[in-house]
Amino acid sequence: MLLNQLRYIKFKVSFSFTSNQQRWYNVEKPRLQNIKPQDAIQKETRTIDAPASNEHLLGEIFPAARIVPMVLTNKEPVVLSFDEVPGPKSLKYISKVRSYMSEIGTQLTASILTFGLNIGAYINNRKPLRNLSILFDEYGPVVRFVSPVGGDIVLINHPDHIQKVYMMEGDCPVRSTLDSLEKYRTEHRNRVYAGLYTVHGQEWMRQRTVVYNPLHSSVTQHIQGIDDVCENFVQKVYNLRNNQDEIPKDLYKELHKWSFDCMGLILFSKKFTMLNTELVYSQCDMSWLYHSLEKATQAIIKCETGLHFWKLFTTPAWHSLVKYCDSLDNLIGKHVMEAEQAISFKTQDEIGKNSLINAMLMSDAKMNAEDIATIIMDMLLIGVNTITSSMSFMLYYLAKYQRSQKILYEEISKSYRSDGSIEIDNIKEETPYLQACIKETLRLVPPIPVLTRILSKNVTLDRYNIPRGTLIIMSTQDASLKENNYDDATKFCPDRWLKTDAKDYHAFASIPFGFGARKCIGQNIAETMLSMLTIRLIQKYKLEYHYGDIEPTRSFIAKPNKPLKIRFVDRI
Ligand code: HEM
Repeated sequence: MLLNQLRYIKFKVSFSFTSNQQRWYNVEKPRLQNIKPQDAIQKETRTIDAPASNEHLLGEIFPAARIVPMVLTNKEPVVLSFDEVPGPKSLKYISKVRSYMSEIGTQLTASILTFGLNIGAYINNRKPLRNLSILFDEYGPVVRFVSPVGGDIVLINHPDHIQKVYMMEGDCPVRSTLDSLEKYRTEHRNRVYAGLYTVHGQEWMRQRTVVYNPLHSSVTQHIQGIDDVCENFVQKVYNLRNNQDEIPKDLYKELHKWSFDCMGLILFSKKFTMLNTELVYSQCDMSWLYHSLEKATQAIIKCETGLHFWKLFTTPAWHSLVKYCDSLDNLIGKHVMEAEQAISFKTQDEIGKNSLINAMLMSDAKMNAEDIATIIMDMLLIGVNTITSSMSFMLYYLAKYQRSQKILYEEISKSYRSDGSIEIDNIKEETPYLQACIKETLRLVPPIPVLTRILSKNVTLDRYNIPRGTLIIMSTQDASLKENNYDDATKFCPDRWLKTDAKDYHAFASIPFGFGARKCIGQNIAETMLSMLTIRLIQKYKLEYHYGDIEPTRSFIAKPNKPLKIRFVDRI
């Protein structure tokens, strides 16, 4: 889909940029704004309206003409042309750009550009640069990549600019998708419409409308089941601990199984019990589903972050992606078709209305089994991996920051008994510190570190006119780790969210779930699951960590870069 969009972008060759001395970027601390995302809409209507009309005056100037900086009036800002946006000169820096690909990862979908740049890096054999922030340090908050073969990409990290892009995104925003998954669906499966994450336009709106309410009722419906899975995880930790109270097995993998079991209840209304299954290669559907999910995730990461040769011929990673996505598709499709058959034999009253799949099958939108299976597959792929990532980092930070863990333990002990059930209705009000810990974890390590949009209109960012059709990559992780936006930005400090001046943080400095019409559909699910497992673990164990610092990997969903050797010490 994105590629189709990009094909409309006019072919453009540009090898040069203005010198860095002409940079206009604004490095001052962003204006602290007393706004919440919802207030931002109103505020933005006031503040962005004026520049928007200037943009209109500038007209449809794509491709932008090379113009001299234009002074509109004495007071109005100078608007510079797109050609003035600083960035690496394409040929000179071609290998540097390649090295950013693993960080920008899957979001960069201009395939020709990607391929060209990959070749450049391969030939030059340059070492990858550390991260995107180097680019911003070098060029400022608006950085443009010019491909020798066309297709423009602009990187931003300033909360004001991120806010501006979100505010003008319209009713059906378009993000860049996962090329490999999109190719798999359109070419291999002959699907016209991809899943919720990758589809666009009216079809996206239809899918989102159908899935939204049933998804949220499904969480409420299965809350007791989710609590049971959390208890099961706590017990498994108890059984697996060694003499040092650590899990000799891979803790990340155990968390992954926990997340899979919870999502099994929410998406399929089924008890998957993967936590109790050691042999994942056994012939039952559930363990194949789990195994395929793991393998498909690995294959997608490989295809998206490595050289994109799979676009030309069958590489081992592409082979694996097709094999395991086929397996996921078939197994999920089987569940959906069983539900469809069951419905046809039942009366309206007998049909379980609380199952997500049933609700989608019976919706007025008349979704077919194939569409539903694709939506479920997207939610499984994104949901299980993002939640596992966040839970891993949350445990790591709590184990490392003992003071925060102590405050959290006191809060939990006041509200919940270890032998009682967890009422989720008021969970957010009763556990403000826990919610602050979740927020802080997601600020430090947003599982999806960059977000993307394809501009539907021209926009002015930091005095540069950016034309519609440009792929904007918003490095939200970079924004949330900037000292300009948060004091002691790299420290885990949940208290910051509870201080009276917390409302002064820029509403777009940390947006782990995105914003607007295409905001994450699973935020409530994620916060509920993270809260419930943390409550159960902290009630029973004191967490400790005695090894080197753990960082997130730079793949399309961040993971810990080292084994999670957390100690689970019994509370007396
Ligand atoms: C900590 C956990 C999670 C994080 C941090 C997260 C983050 C995100 C982000 C950043 C986006 C893109 C938003 C944008 O482009 O503005 C997104 C989209 C999405 N997420 Fe999540 N997510 C999480 C959990 C989940 C779960 C549990 C599910 C499944 C129920 C899920 C399903 C989706 C879907 C389907 C989309 C695409 C929505 C659309 O395009 O309309 N996510 N998520």
